[in-house]
Amino acid sequence: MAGGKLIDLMGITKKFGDNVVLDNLDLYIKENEFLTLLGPSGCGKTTTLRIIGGFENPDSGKVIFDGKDVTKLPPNERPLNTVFQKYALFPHMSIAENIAFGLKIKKKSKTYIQDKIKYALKLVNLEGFENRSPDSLSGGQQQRIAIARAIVNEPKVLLLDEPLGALDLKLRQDMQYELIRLKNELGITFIYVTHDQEEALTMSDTIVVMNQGYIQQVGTPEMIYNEPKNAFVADFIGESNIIPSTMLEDGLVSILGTKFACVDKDFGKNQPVDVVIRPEDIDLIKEEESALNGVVTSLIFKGVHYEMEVLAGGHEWLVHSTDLFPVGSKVGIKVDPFDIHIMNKPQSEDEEAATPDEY
Ligand SMILES: Nc1ncnc2c1ncn2[C@@H]1O[C@H](COP(=O)(O)OP(=O)(O)OP(=O)(O)O)[C@@H](O)[C@H]1O
Repeated sequence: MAGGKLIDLMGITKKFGDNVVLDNLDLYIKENEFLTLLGPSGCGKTTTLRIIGGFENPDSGKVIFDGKDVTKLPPNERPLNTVFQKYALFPHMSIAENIAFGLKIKKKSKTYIQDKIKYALKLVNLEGFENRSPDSLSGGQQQRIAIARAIVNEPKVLLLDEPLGALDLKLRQDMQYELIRLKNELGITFIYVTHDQEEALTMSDTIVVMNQGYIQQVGTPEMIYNEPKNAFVADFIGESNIIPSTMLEDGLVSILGTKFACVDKDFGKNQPVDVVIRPEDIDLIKEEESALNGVVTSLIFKGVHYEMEVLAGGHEWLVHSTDLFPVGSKVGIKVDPFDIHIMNKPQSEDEEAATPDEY
């Protein structure tokens, strides 16, 4: 489990020319945490990681590491190592030489280096690969070597920038479990960048959802999935129905002109809101049992469930159900009050951005 605060990003702003990539970003990362920066392309994930690693200087703000201001320190003076998407192994060196590279620069003894190589290869399940050349290894194996090369330096933090991005789906999934195991065995902090929400949900203790240089939400995978803070997060993490609606009073919302019971409070009377409902939280029932009726307009078999579109109240609802309703079926829509998530409509980015203290 994650421990105390290890890294504190305080008011980080970063511009490239006129492009404000990060705007007054606050975030802390705990010891032994698997924290993932998640968001669409260009939202500032890699820039955040590079600022933590010391590869990029912020225009303003501070990076605090273990209580010490490291904002001005170069990467090699920070207690961390980075693994990039491209493995960047030295092609002319053996695997052992690749792993030993950083340790030789630090002038470690031969026995120390040999022990470390053995230990690291065992950790990444590639024992006996010492004398192989990088080009004789698969993409997944090369990425494991890149990780082995990073961990022999005993970093407190491993920064991983889309390390599985170049691998095919099956290998990526296997490597996700490998990374979780590795992190638990090493007992260090992993900061991971991805735009793949499934990868983030699978591996992370904490997910930081970013958009356009702002943090949208920080929380556990369960919190991010089940209680998205706004429509952007709901839409980015899994599939959702996002429907402009009106809050009538506490516990009652009008969705497409039909009244639904809900549990959310603290919204104004007749306040316009966005309602978010996950496709798996919609029950299709008999027309006469529901006040909101519609017709199934499409149907796809997905293995574990059927994916349907239902036109009801002028809205195309996405529904996942284990029961089959053929196209043309007339159905009623039913949603448990606990599964109706009500969100303020987005206003300015500043108001939307969450600080870590809120989770
Ligand atoms: N060195 C640079 N010079 C100019 N602009 C840059 C530089 N690095 C990043 N940017 C810009 O900053 C923005 C954020 O880039 P960043 O790489 O942090 O995004 P990202 O969320 O990691 O995206 P991706 O998933 O595509 O890598 C982008 O608009 C990018 O073009």
